[in-house]
Formats: sequence, C-alpha cells, structure tokens
Amino acid sequence: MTVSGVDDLPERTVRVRAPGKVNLSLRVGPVGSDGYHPVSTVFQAVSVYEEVVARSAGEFGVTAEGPQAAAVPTDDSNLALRAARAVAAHAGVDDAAHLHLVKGVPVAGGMAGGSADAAAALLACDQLWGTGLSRDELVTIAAELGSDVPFALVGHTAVGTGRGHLLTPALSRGEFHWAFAVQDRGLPTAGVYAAFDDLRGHDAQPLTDEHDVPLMQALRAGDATALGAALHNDLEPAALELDPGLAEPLAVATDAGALGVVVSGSGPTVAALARSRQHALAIAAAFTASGVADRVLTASGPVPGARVVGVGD
Ligand SMILES: C[C@](O)(CO)[C@H](O)COP(=O)(O)OP(=O)(O)OC[C@H]1O[C@@H](n2ccc(N)nc2=O)[C@H](O)[C@@H]1O
Ligand SMILES: Nc1ncnc2c1ncn2[C@@H]1O[C@H](COP(=O)(O)OP(=O)(O)OP(=O)(O)O)[C@@H](O)[C@H]1O
Repeated sequence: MTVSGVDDLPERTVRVRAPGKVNLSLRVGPVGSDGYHPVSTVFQAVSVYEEVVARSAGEFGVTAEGPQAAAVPTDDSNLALRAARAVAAHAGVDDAAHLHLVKGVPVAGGMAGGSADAAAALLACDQLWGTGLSRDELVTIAAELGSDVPFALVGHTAVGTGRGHLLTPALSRGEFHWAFAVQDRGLPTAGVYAAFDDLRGHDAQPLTDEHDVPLMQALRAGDATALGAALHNDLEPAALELDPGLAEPLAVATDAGALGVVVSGSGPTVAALARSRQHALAIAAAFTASGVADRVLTASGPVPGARVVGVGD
C-alpha cells in the first residue's frame, strides 16, 4: 500500500532471490603472483536458489535458515554481510541492515551459494537504501567480494575469464535438466586450487579459448547430448584427490545414463546432466538409493541472475 506523501521513502524490507551455478567448463591456468589462477569458464545459472531478506536495522547482522544453516558464519566474514557493508561504504550510507538468508544452495559445495548471497545482498541493500547504484557499479563491487559474485548478479549463461569475474554473455537455447549429489562435508575452494597446483605444478597450460568450441555449439543448438559430452572441469582431479569418495556419485550418475557428469566448480557437489526433467529425478533417485549423497537436488538452467522478488513493510 502506498500512503500519500511517503511513497518516496525507501522500503523497509526487500527480498531478493539469486541462483547457484554450475561450471559447464572450467579450465585453469598456472597460478599468478596474486595467488589467483587465471580461468576460462562457462557458467550456467541453475534453479537452486538463495533468498536474502534485508530490513533496516540499528546495526548490521545476519541470520540463516536451511538444511546446512549451522555451517554458515554469522560474523563479519559472512559474504552477504560484507556485500551490505560494501554498498553502504560505496554509497556513503549511514544506515545498517539485518540480512536473513534462506539457503537452498549447498554450503561450500562448489555451486557458489555464498556468492549468490552476496549478489542478492548487493541488490537488496541498493533497493532498501535507495542508493540507485548502476548495474556496472554493482558488478564492480561484486568482483571485489569474490570471483563468482558477478555471475550470480548476471545469471543465465556466460563465459568467465580473469579470476572468473570478467563476464561475456553466451547464447544458449532451451532448458537443460540436472541432478545434483550434495555432501554435508564441504571442500574449501582455496584448498582445491592448492591441490590443483600440487597435481599440475608448472605443467598447467596457459589458457586458450579453442577447447570450448564444441560446448558453445551445443549450447547454441540446445543439444543436451553434445553438452553432456563437452562438460569439463580442470579442478575435478584435485577435488577427487581431497575427497576420493566423489568417484562414487560420478559412477552412479554414469550408470543411470547421465549425458555427462562433472564435479561442480571446486566440489564436492556432483552435477549430472539428464535427458529430461523425469530423467533428472531418476538420477537423483539413483544417488539416494546407492547412498552416495547426503542430499539430492534437481534443477534446470539457465535461469536469470539476482532479482528483487518482494518489497514491503
Ligand atoms: C571454483 C570456482 O567456483 C569456479 O567458478 C571459482 O573459481 C571460485 O570462486 P570464489 O569461491 O568466488 O573464490 P574467491 O572467494 O574469489 O577465492 C577464494 C580462493 O580461491 C582461490 N582462487 C579463486 C579463484 C581463482 N580464479 N583462482 C584461485 O586461486 C584463491 O586461493 C582464493 O583465495
Ligand atoms: N553467506 C554465506 N553462505 C555460506 N558460506 C559462507 C557465507 N559467507 C561466508 N561463507 C564461508 O564461505 C565458505 C564457502 O561458502 P560457499 O557456500 O559460497 O562455497 P562454494 O559454493 O563452494 O563457493 P564457490 O562455488 O564460489 O567456490 C563457507 O564454508 C563459509 O565458511
């Protein structure tokens, strides 16, 4: 309801939804002097969501709900809180906000759940405080928070270069269906990159973009079979080195007829590409029946990036 004379006031509660991601391809070059690895990656946003509810408050704070909420830090290291503070600092806002996170994306699962929280918090606080930051300003702040945060803002399908933060939208036709094997145990992203260095050492090849031509063609054609054959993750051997049990969900998905199966990002979530929504449910059932996942999810992609889904008192 709008009350005459106060409709210019910033709203007191803003709800934003942001998606998790799968790296359809993730190619990693030799580590740079800044400790980061150059990557060439193709992101797809999938219909597994984080929701952030931001409301005006006397001081900054964060709470979380969801199956793995206990694993989410509520101190200043929380990425959503850091995003809110970054908006306040950037726009010179004196207000604070409380953020409530409804977590649907696995925590420390390689699907960028914390990054989705950060992207959602950026958008929510911008709206809450009426700071009116441009898309470019939001993307710049996002890249300072983490390599995966810009993609959670943008969504759909995109090629990521640099640390993964420099995005170019990519064409994709139709809808792809996924089943995910989720583990309660997480894998630390920095640890997986370090294991990659140990395995590849100085043999990591400089990046070229020629490897992903078949994958990009498959996306443009909406060809799930070709996409399945083109899935690739340079971090997968490192994730398997740290968590050898991941071989099991990879094998179960293959046996269940997945078109392709890959560790998602830095893992440990395993992503299986299915022929249809029904087939995704069947692969998820196979994960459950064989006891190789603590939890299963099914989803489709691509989907849009962070979006305001509710504003109120
Ligand atoms: C594995 C991916 O999810 C694939 O999209 C990303 O590369 C990780 O992105 P992220 O979780 O947003 O990672 P950040 O928070 O930026 O970095 C966490 C740590 O991962 C390592 N890191 C991250 C990105 C990158 N291109 N090279 C790296 O070596 C660094 O040790 C860094 O300190
Ligand atoms: N809002 C948040 N939600 C979850 N974890 C957070 C959050 N903020 C900070 N963290 C910390 O970051 C770590 C990684 O969390 P996240 O769920 O983003 O991992 P991820 O999905 O593997 O990330 P990525 O795929 O981007 O590498 C967690 O273990 C936790 O300590």
